[in-house]
Amino acid sequence: MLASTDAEQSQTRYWPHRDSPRRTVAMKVLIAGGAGFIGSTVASACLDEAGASTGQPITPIVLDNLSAGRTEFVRGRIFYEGDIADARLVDKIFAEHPEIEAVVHCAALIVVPHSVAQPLLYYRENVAKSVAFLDSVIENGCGRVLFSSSASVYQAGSDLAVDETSPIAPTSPYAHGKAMVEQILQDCVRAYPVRVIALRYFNPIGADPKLRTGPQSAESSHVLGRMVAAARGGEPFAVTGVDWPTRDGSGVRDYVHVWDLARAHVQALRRFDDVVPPAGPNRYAAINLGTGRGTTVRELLGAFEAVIGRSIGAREVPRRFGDCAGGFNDSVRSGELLGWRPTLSLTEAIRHELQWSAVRDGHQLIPQ
Ligand SMILES: O=c1ccn([C@@H]2O[C@H](COP(=O)(O)OP(=O)(O)O[C@H]3O[C@H](CO)[C@H](O)[C@H](O)[C@H]3O)[C@@H](O)[C@H]2O)c(=O)[nH]1
Repeated sequence: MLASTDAEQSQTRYWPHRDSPRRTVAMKVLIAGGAGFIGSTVASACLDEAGASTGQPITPIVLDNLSAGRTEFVRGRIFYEGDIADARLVDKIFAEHPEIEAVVHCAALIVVPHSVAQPLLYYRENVAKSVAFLDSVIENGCGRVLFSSSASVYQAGSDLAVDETSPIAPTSPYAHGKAMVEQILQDCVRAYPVRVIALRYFNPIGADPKLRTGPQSAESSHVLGRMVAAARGGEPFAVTGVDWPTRDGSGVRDYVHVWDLARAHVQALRRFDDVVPPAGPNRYAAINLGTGRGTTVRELLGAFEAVIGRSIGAREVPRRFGDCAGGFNDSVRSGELLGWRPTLSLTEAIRHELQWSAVRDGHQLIPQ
């Protein structure tokens, strides 16, 4: 437990040996939630992308309680099963891997309507446990944190475009929790020897193009997962809300391919000390990760049907609780600070998600 909030004292006591500004050996990164959809893809990108660009992969150390993650997603990787709030386990990981230079924190529950039904569960899992985890991370002298935040923290304007200066006004316990952890992190960088990049994801879809990982379950509540399920003869697809102030009444989202998203994490790890320099005044940076293109549910359905070559139809039902009209990224910060831009299209994301679901569940919806 951090005993003091006094910045000077904690700097002396905790100034981390893992915070050396430039490294000469391969980097190890602790990925909390690394057996989940995004975390496992980030781990793959650390191994492939970082190695391809520099010849030096980033070694992921995965921590996951497998509440949503899958053991298949950590096969062949350094893996610790357990909770982020388990301080003894986190201590053990750092003791066994003193080379860990950064933490990627993507352990969270992620279903917006579920968070409306179970707010205490979401605040406990996503906020309270993040506090415990950060305490352990800082106590162990790790001074770099990449946090998986969400574009759902924003209130979009009438044009639905958002950048990092847009008002923070969450509409669900899930999104409130993300905004709360960001606030906690901003307070932490002022008090402790830690620097943070919060990556505000728009809507990740698709799967690892090598089909190692993807959405864990066919029961996913996410819109593309519901389309895949409907195309297989499951529950018919429903557009949840057709009276939003958008061009066709359905919700707008900025769908970003999960592999592009994972590559952005590699860039953030590589450029961490340039984005938030150890000696600089800015120890916290928030960066949107989206394509800059808004897609309505009806447009996504059209793109999905074009890929599978047939119509799946759609019912129209009322808005989900906690939902919002949505938004799309209108910021160039990810390009400027991370040198990142998305490269994979909506069609490729749909295709990869379909191919992955065939691997996962043995259903073939498009020719391989
Ligand atoms: O069966 C469905 C499911 C969803 N939608 C609509 O599709 C859009 C996207 O919904 P998702 O559930 O796929 O995604 P959300 O934007 O609600 O939430 C997702 O994106 C957030 C970021 O904005 C967080 O990352 C969160 O974890 C993740 O669930 C919304 O307009 C929603 O109303 C439908 O029309 N039918």
